[in-house]
Amino acid sequence: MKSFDALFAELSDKALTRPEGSGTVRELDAGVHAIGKKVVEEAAEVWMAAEHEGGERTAEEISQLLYHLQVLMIARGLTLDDVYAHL
Ligand SMILES: N=c1c2ncn([C@@H]3O[C@H](COP(=O)(O)OP(=O)(O)OP(=O)(O)O)[C@@H](O)[C@H]3O)c2ncn1[C@@H]1O[C@H](COP(=O)(O)O)[C@@H](O)[C@H]1O
Repeated sequence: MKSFDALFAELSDKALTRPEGSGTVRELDAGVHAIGKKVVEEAAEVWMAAEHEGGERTAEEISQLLYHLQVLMIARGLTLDDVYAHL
C-alpha cells in the first residue's frame, strides 16, 4: 500500500530517471493531450463503478484516476503544494 504523496514522489523520480519499461515515462512522452484523455476516461470509469459496481471496484478505479492526475501534474510541472494550496 502507498500514499498519494509517496506515489507522487515515485512518479517524479521516474520522470527524471526514465527507467526502461516505465508506463509513466511512456505516458509522459505521449503528452498532455493524451494524458488528459486518460484522466477523462478514468473519471468516467469512477462514475460508472460508483453507480453500478461495488466499493472495491470503485476504489480501484479511483486509484487509477489519482495516478493519471499525478502524471498530468508532472507533465505540467506542478507540485503537490501547487494543488494543496487550493484545498
Ligand atoms: N498506480 C499506477 C497506475 N494506475 C493506473 N495505471 C495505468 O493505467 C492503466 C489503467 O488504465 P485502463 O483501465 O484504461 O487499463 P488498460 O485499458 O489496460 O490501459 P491502457 O491500454 O489504456 O494503457 C494501467 O494499465 C496502467 O498503465 C497505473 N500505472 C502505474 N501505477 C503505479 O505507478 C508506479 C510507476 O509505474 P511505472 O511507471 O509503470 O513503473 C508504480 O508504483 C505503479 O504501481
